[in-house]
Amino acid sequence: MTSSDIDRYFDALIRDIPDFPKPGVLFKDITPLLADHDAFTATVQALAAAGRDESGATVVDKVIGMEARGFILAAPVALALGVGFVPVRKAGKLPSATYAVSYELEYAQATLEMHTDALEAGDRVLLVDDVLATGGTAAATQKLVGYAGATVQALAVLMELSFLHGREVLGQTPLLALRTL
Ligand SMILES: O=P(O)(O)OC[C@H]1O[C@H](OP(=O)(O)OP(=O)(O)O)[C@H](O)[C@@H]1O
Ligand SMILES: Nc1ncnc2[nH]cnc12
Repeated sequence: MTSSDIDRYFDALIRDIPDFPKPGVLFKDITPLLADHDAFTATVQALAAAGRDESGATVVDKVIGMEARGFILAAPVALALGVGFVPVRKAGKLPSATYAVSYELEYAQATLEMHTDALEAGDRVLLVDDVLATGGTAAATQKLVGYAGATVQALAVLMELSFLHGREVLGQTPLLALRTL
């Protein structure tokens, strides 16, 4: 699989929806890509590279997905890397004790939570999501990982909306963006 294959899939299968969920937002809809087995497989494999070293060995202990679209991508990435999956969820959804962080995103305000026993101190974690926009979601998740004494090894996303400067709130965390807009 080459980056031009990914480019072709993205060109054909990610669609722009104007004014969703609010006027002025150009929403990047990945549902056609998810519905295409070959494109979905190639995308998961490309994201999983962020959790491997040059020899192909897995260098993370867990993969985190951020609700909801992050779940769809992060769970198969975790399986591809041979490690477990941890959900970071919107407020009030996780049943056991949680850490919580509130944050702003391109079109809303929200709180994210993670179970306090989901990670072990010292764990190396790969974050996976579909879009990096303002970086609010990723930064809040980084804080949750820090509360658990674990470290974020990298963030892997399908798309970086660079005009929203999300990269700047990530600090030193390496970013793999399969496409930068
Ligand atoms: O960089 P940011 O400005 O934080 O934006 C990116 C986040 O926004 C979207 O999630 P959303 O909260 O819309 O939730 P959903 O996945 O449940 O649709 C997207 O899936 C990312 O998680
Ligand atoms: N423009 C956008 N399209 C899809 N998901 C998003 N998350 C934040 N901004 C987004």
